[in-house]
Amino acid sequence: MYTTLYTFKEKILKFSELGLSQDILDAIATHSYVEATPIQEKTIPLTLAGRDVIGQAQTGTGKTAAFGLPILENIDLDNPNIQAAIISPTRELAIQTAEELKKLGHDKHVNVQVVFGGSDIRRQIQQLKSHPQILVGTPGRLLDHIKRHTVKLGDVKTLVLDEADEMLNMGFLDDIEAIIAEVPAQRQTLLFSATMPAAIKRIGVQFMTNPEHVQIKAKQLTTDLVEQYFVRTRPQEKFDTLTRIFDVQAPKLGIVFGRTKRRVEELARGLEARGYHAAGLHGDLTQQMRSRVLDQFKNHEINLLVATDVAARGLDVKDVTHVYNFDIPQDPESYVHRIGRTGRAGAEGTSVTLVAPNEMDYLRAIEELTKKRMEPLRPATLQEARIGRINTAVGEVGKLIHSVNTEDIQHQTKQLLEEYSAEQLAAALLADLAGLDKQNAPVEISRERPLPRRRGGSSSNRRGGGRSYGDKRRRGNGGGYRGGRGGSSHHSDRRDRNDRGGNRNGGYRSKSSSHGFTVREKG
Ligand SMILES: Nc1ncnc2c1ncn2[C@@H]1O[C@H](COP(=O)(O)OP(=O)(O)OP(=O)(O)O)[C@@H](O)[C@H]1O
Repeated sequence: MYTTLYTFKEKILKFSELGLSQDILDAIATHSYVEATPIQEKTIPLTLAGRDVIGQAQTGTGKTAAFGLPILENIDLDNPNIQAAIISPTRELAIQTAEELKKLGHDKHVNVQVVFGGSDIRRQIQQLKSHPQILVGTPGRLLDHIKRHTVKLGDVKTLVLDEADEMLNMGFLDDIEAIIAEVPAQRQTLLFSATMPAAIKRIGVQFMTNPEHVQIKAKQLTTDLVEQYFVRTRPQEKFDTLTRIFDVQAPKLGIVFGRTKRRVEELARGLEARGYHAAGLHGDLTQQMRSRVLDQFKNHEINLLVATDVAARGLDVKDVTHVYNFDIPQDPESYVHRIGRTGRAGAEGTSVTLVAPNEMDYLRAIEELTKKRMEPLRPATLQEARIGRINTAVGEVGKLIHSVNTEDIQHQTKQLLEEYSAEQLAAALLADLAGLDKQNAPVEISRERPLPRRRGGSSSNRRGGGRSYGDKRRRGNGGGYRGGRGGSSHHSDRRDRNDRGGNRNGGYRSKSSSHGFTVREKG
């Protein structure tokens, strides 16, 4: 097997130079993509030529289209059978991938369908009767359909394991082997992920024929568009630490990762109690609920999504500004995927990881994998948090004034102005908008079992001090943004993860970047 490392300094090709046909190029154009990203540029010609490919590139760099476009290109419209199967680790990712392929295959009239657990199988069986040519699915449900003979994979030419390292992990391997047994041996196999540990790659290669490993080389494994911070904090202080950071950074759209489902539930409830717009996403919720929460997040009805690792891989929600690890992830790869929910398609992001003193070895293990040091961030004080809340409220006043119809309340308005000064009224409004009464609402978060000690490291007292919030070194707002207030799951959740459910100049290419995004301006 060849592994080819690409560093991107050279000119990136346009999609039209990659051997794609006009109807696929038209669909790409309506997506506002101008140039291929490096992973697309390097893997599309190989895949079109029928090669088996392992595609590895940073999160948010367009791996879905990298495997999706050549699949769409090779679909024979005269063949009504499933010609490509894409396996995703979570329901949400399966749905998202199917949506993207539907859009890209729209002009060619390719029939794309998705099957996933937790939703009515009879309805899926009905939909499958329309003869999809591409099927996206989570492993458990896909196997279920295979056993019921409602899905036949005998005509499959291309099999994709998206988030391949996750799919080849212990929790999924049996299902994957069972699915592969249904696919012709003469097939193309594609493995894509941002991370590919060597041991897992060895398993994957066994399912492939003479694969080419295309690795888009970057200085670091995590996307360089994300400013990464850590805060050292004692377990019992984590929740206060987190909410004070929110008050100072005021994330517009943030994802908070917790280690377990219980944790996620408690965090979501605790955040609501402190006045943020938050909701939880984990494998114990009904699929209907999961979809609703994700939709609320996408529509900005909530601005904090609290989730287990069910949301760590692949989810592409536009404009996520912040990722918070309430619990440091146990495996370093999980960190890469979690923080990769921000800093996508050329946008910038910020991540903050809370670390208990006895977890510092986990932090070091992450840094070893990512080849990037996280910056220490000092916990915000109560007073800084209070000021943060008020500043955010000041920003909301203008919006409120423009949205209120004052005509029928003029009389009462005048009465208030006779009774109180304008300053008093403004102060009351600000205190209310800032939810100052909720800032310290009592919240109990249960203690989780501490992570086992990592071998080969000491939890030394490293890198004290920390970036402070008054410090204007970055973006003029002390390690964060302003805006509204708004785990690795246990093994059982992993099954249920049967579920997976650019650059700094605003979306334009920077020559040395490994993202290589050029997006046509809209409007
Ligand atoms: N050539 C392109 N130009 C501009 N935007 C693109 C291009 N290709 C993909 N995108 C957009 O970039 C975003 C990220 O793409 P995608 O979700 O495929 O990333 P990924 O590499 O699979 O990430 P992850 O590792 O997190 O799964 C999507 O919104 C997608 O529409």
